[in-house]
Amino acid sequence: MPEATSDPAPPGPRSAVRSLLRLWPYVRPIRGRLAGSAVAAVLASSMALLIPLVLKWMVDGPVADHDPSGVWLGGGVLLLLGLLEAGLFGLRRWLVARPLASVEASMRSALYGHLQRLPVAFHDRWASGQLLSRATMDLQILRMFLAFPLVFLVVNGAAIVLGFAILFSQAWTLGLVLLLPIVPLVILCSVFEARYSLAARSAQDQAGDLATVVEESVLGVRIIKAFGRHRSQTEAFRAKAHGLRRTELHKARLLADIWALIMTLPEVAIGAALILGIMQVSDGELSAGTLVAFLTTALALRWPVESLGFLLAISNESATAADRFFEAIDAVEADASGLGAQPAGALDGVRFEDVRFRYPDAPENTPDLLHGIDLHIRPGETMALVGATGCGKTTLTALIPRLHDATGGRITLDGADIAVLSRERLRELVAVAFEEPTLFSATVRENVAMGAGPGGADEAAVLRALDTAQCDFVARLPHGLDTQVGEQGLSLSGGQRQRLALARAIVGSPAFLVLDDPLSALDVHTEALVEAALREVLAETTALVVAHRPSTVMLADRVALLSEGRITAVGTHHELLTESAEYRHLMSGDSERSMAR
Ligand SMILES: Nc1ncnc2c1ncn2[C@@H]1O[C@H](COP(=O)(O)OP(=O)(O)OP(=O)(O)O)[C@@H](O)[C@H]1O
Repeated sequence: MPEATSDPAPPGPRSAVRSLLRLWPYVRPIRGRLAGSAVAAVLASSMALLIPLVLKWMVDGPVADHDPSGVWLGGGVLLLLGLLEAGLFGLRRWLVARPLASVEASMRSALYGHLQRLPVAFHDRWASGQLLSRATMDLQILRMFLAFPLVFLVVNGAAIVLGFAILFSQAWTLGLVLLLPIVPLVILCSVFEARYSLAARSAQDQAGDLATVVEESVLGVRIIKAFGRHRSQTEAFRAKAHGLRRTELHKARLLADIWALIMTLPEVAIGAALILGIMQVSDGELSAGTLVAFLTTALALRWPVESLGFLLAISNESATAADRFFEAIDAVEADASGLGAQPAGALDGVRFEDVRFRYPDAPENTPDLLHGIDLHIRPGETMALVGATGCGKTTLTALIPRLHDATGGRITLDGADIAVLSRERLRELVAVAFEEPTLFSATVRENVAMGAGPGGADEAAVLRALDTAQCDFVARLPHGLDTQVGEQGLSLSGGQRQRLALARAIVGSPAFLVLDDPLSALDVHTEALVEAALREVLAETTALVVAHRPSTVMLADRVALLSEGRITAVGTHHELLTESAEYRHLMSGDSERSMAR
């Protein structure tokens, strides 16, 4: 697997609010329900703030007047307020629970769809664990944020403003005492925010890296066991897990510090207000009922104030999750320019005209991997591509289906520049089979039929393709064509997987076929059988076949020799054997060994 980055946060100032505002397009469809849930929560909090006022009325009225019926009435009103508060909080949850699940699902679908459209170069750079953690963990954090902290930041903010208005209307001097800790709290919260967001970002990145290690260990379990690398792999995992643990502990410490301050300062202020209030009551400046109401309101405000630290922390984590989500979403999709263009209709085969290519991460001082490729594969012709290992054969074949985009020159299929063909059309025209075949967690039938594009292939076509690729082993599988293969299914041998991948490539009878050493894992007898059957298929298509062995070269009408980034010779196998010393060298036993992998 290529070295993949964990794509750290882009440099520059970051605003948590701006990051979260980017969620708006996804939240927009449920804005009504979200606003309704905020209103329900504000009303519920207001009920809690009304309770002290009823208490004040009870203490200064029926309790002071020894009026039991008034106390019963007050008790009834309190019960009603309590029930209303509970009912409104229930309504809030009901309003958002289901719609938020659909917001999460739509974001996940958007990310998945986007990842499918991103160029191979993107996937070369990004570790799969990072993408996995963005599509799962980060989106869960965002759903939680929309369900809870977002609404409660608004609701608790409103409750604090409303509560302080009530406190000031009761006793403004005591209200001022409670306001005193606000200034240091705001300063401390902004320091906390800056430090916590850094810690949250590195924890989420580390979780992605950890997922990558797990994924690689699971996929590469055979290699790990075969080379006895389980200890070093476990150590690598442990190091990453410890790193994540350290960051999570750092986050917990930051949270504990801010929480301690957020809880202590208001408590001290309430204590001071209580002492001052008692003095005012004893001086007759304040009624006992007002002091009870004041203190009950102040205590009712404890949760909205105390929750701020926790809400800020989740909001920060959510802003980081949004950043990570949009980093993937913002990656530029593969260029799909010229949508809808069709091949000119003239049968012209495949033409490479002064094609150049270099990988985006190639060192600056190195020449282009491919520079000035000129090659014409005639209609219906099979061209073998031969060259020393690492010279760029796979890269060159990957340019035809635009898995990579050429950095210069042009490639035409029957006269149409592939840069202006729509992706869909290109996929219809070109089929590929790679040396290292990937099968999906699906049945044999589905794996093969997917080669025929969205329309699929009928049973007869699948059977024909399996027959050509000599997949007689399929009949012996437990459920024949319906046997599950791939990661979740039955494991097949390398040669069996290669033959299924070949069947997938030819099932749609593509006009252009690109085969990257598709028979390398077969024994000589099976290879001969596949080649005999493949000749019939190749007779009807224009094909480029990467060949490492003379037997594969024999499938081709002509051979192109790739050397130092250029096509240095084209001709039949026998012509090249006579004309090209390099080709002779490559086809000789020595070179075959050097080419063998
Ligand atoms: N994704 C990538 N990013 C950067 N460099 C790459 C990438 N893939 C391949 N390369 C480099 O490009 C060069 C050509 O690789 P390529 O796989 O095309 O060679 P090849 O001729 O097919 O080799 P082989 O015969 O061994 O299959 C190699 O030096 C390789 O290291």
